[in-house]
Amino acid sequence: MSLGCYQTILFPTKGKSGFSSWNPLKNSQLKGNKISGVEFSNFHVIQRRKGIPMRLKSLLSVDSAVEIEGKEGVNTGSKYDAIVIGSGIGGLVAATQLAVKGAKVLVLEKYVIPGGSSGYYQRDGYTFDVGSSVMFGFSDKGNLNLITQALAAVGREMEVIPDPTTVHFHLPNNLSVQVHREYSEFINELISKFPHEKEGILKFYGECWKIFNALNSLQLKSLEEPIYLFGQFFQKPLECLTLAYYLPQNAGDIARKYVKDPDLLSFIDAECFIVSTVNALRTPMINAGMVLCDRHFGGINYPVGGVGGIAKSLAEGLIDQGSEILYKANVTNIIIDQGKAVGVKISDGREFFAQTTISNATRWDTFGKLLKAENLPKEEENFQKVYVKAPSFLSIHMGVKAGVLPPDTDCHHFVLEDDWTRLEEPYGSIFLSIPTVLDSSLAPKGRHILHIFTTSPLEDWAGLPPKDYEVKKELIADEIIGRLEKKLFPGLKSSIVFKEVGTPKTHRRYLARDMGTYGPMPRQIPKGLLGMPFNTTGISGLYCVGDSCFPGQGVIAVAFSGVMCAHRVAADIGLEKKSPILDAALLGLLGWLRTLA
Ligand SMILES: NC(=O)c1ccc[n+]([C@@H]2O[C@H](COP(=O)([O-])OP(=O)(O)OC[C@H]3O[C@@H](n4cnc5c(N)ncnc54)[C@H](O)[C@@H]3O)[C@@H](O)[C@H]2O)c1
Ligand SMILES: CC(C)=CCC/C(C)=C/C=C/C(C)=C/C=C/C(C)=C/C=C/C=C(C)/C=C/C=C(C)/C=C/C=C(\C)CCC=C(C)C
Repeated sequence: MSLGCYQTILFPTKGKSGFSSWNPLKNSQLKGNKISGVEFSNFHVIQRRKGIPMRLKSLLSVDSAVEIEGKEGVNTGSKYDAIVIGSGIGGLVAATQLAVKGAKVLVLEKYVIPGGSSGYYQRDGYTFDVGSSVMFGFSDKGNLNLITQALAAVGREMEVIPDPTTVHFHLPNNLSVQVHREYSEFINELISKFPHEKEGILKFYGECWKIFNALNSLQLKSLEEPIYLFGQFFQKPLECLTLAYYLPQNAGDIARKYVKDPDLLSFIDAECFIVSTVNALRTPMINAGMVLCDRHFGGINYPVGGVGGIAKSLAEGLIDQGSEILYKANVTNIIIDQGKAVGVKISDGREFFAQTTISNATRWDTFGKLLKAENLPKEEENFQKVYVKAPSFLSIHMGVKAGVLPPDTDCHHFVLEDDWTRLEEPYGSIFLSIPTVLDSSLAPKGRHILHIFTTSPLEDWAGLPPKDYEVKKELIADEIIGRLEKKLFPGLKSSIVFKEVGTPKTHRRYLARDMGTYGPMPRQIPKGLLGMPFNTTGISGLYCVGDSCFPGQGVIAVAFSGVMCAHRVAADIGLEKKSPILDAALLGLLGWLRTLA
């Protein structure tokens, strides 16, 4: 890029009135490495295209001043309304929602493509999903189809393939349950396995529907924005009170009100474990209600071409809206000035500035790495008391000869063979997705993709010499594949034509998640969703989005967090209505409620 078409402007890093009122300096003010007597190190060095207003074109910082121009006394303000750190689905939804509201957004992504855990990679003719292939929120009805809505907001639509079975459970005591798309088929199958618990089953899943119907009736926006929240209470009082009632409750307690059979309670644990990595007693009832019903209401739908297409489409839509995304941009610091987040610094030294900064990195990474430890607000201390990092996972992506799968094999499987107590143990439960059952274009002809994963802590992989690390990878992968061969697909091992194993170290590296964590999980029994922080943080101008925000893990959950975040940020930068008095009251109340968790 030629520097000739850019002008360089220096902004003081410290100023009385905050960044938005800082002035560019004139060339004549530059003397050696000093500007009007102030060392360079005290200035942000920013480049912009000549002749283009600051708010409309990309700002690039450079290492040294080449030319200094700019109208003295002009209030140029920050270039961007928001910088988003990371392009996971949480970050992209926040970015696109803000962009369609008229904000100028810059997304900075460490990796070479967007998506994070919902990204993809291609090898030998296979397109692999990095993370989950179980897609909620992709239907064409209701208010909870948040992925469909996020894409539509930026003029995108993806063709999807309805999945007839959300998941096929293979559990101890030879309990096999298929979660059919049709609710009545699923419930009848479950009742046929536990006829003595018919009433309990209907009551537990009935409560889930109460929550789902309440959620599905609301227009989902930021619960931290009082004008919207009170408006919803006014329009849908019963639904809001229902949600408020369930907010501090967990699925396991409600299941125990109706169900006594220990195997059925363990089945409900497995249902919850899939979406929260913890058992039902530690899974918020609102989240359980959401996923245990949406799979029947909107259904699980797989995007043609793979999950990675969602992030790609959102990123394209973002650019269509006049916003920007920069890859290989590893944010190393959030820049704080006078207690306010004003921008970020990336690993090559460039700095970018905006009115607001939104971090899609986990809260542990945001407050442990991107900010100095001394900046840890009280609110984050509370979060870290209530939530810990869930373990990471071991993933195996395989290409297999198609003949090894029996006809009518389901797309998603959950395997826990003999012992319920191993549900939450590392390597205890196995998740398996075979997306080529739905979309054969993801693999070469005559082949299927098997995407296998199981929880695994980083500690198991740390400090191993490279050779031992490779040997361990092969050993553990072989054991997991052996279990699937025994339980589901005889001859599996000899049908493998491609195999790649990822460990917690792989996930830490490529997803930039502390310890490669799968997401937050409650340290003890939580009070439902009460302790989960929303998007604002204790630092003015800094917001978080993604799975360490309300409502937690899950692609649709982080999409909701993106919608909420964009609404709150838009209100704070004047793109949506806001009432400072009500804001102070509600944010104070929510902060206090979280301390009760
Ligand atoms: N991990 C999995 O395999 C998996 C599987 C299924 C579903 N999911 C779901 O996806 C959800 C995660 O979505 P999300 O949006 O919260 O986050 P994410 O982890 O998917 O995405 C975060 C993005 O931010 C980027 N990033 C992080 N730190 C950065 C930095 N300092 N500079 C620049 N970029 C940086 C990462 O590269 C990544 O692209 C999880 O809750 C999980 O439920 C994950
Ligand atoms: C404030 C006050 C006081 C009150 C208020 C009240 C109210 C109004 C409230 C409201 C609320 C709301 C709106 C809420 C919401 C929520 C939501 C939306 C939620 C969601 C959730 C979701 C989720 C959780 C999801 C998840 C998912 C997942 C995780 C998935 C996963 C998957 C996988 C892992 C795969 C599997 C695989 C195999 C099996 C193979």
